[in-house]
Amino acid sequence: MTEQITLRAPDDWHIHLRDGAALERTVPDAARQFRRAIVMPNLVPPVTDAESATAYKERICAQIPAGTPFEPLMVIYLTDKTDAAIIRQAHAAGIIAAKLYPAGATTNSDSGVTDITNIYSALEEMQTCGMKLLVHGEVTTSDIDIFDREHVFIEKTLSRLVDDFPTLKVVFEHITTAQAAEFVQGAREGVAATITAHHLLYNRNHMLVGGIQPHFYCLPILKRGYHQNALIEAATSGNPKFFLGTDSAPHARHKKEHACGCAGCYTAYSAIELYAEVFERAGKLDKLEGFASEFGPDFYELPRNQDTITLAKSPWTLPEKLAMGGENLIPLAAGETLNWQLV
Ligand SMILES: NC(=O)N[C@@H](CC(=O)O)C(=O)O
Ligand SMILES: [Zn+2]
Ligand SMILES: [Zn+2]
Repeated sequence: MTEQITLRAPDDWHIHLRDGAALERTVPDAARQFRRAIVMPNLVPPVTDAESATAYKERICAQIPAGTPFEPLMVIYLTDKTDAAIIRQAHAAGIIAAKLYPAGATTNSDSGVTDITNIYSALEEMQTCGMKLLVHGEVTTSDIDIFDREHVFIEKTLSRLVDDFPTLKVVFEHITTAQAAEFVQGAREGVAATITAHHLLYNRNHMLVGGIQPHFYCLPILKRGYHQNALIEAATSGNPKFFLGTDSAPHARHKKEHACGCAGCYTAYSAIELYAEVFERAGKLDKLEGFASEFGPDFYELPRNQDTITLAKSPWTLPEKLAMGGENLIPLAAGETLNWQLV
């Protein structure tokens, strides 16, 4: 008989669904395996308040396949102009978090925050009402090497932020370094991190040896194998401060395979199977359920899902390409064989 594992149904605590025709691709892919997903607000223009987040949620919900349980959890994008009133309205409208993009750090972050002290009144209000802060943790100054931007952000910004707002719940999103894993392990209660499948499966050699591989290009950028190993250790440790966030971020093929290619890996098509691969290789399949399905809702103070999913050890090959709004989209690990498949 085929080997199988059954888990409490998982959620994705960091995903990019985009907008318009892309939603026909991204929403069903996410809903295939996840019951809830935290939807990133870096649209053009960004989702900066309750009204735009509520309208965006409706556009997402219109693409949920009939009969599939899926709930998008909405987030607003912090700008230099976000004040306490915007936070209060967002909280009242059921927005569970706000996202800090340092201006210029990543895709569609031009409207992001130029100086963290500009949002101190917003952070104060978030701490009071219990809204979570999600952080793209990289410095952006040109003197800092791209491979060092995350760990310098911890020293320059994040450690002070978690001290200045001692009860604010903070998620250090898509961590990529040993320093970030160590920081979160040692941080106060209420500080957690998401980890992507691609940062667990790959390191910078996969992206740069034997020809440049644009489909591995994402931000924060893939680091050395040493950092990859530290992330695997953290994700499979059973420490509830680390949980699943795919950072699945679709960009059409022609925008990835370009002289100035976009950052982002599309993993939503097969995310849970990619994570299963990592946990199996580490000999820690028993730790997948906590990471994928329990620690996230516990952190967000939401109920754990009550239903289950089953993965079978039945090798299958990922498609070479997918369609997204009339364009081609290359899923991460396109054409590769995965051991585990969602039943
Ligand atoms: N991770 C990425 O490389 N890209 C994300 C933005 C982000 O999460 O930083 C995107 O929106 O494309
Ligand atoms: Zn990011
Ligand atoms: Zn992201």
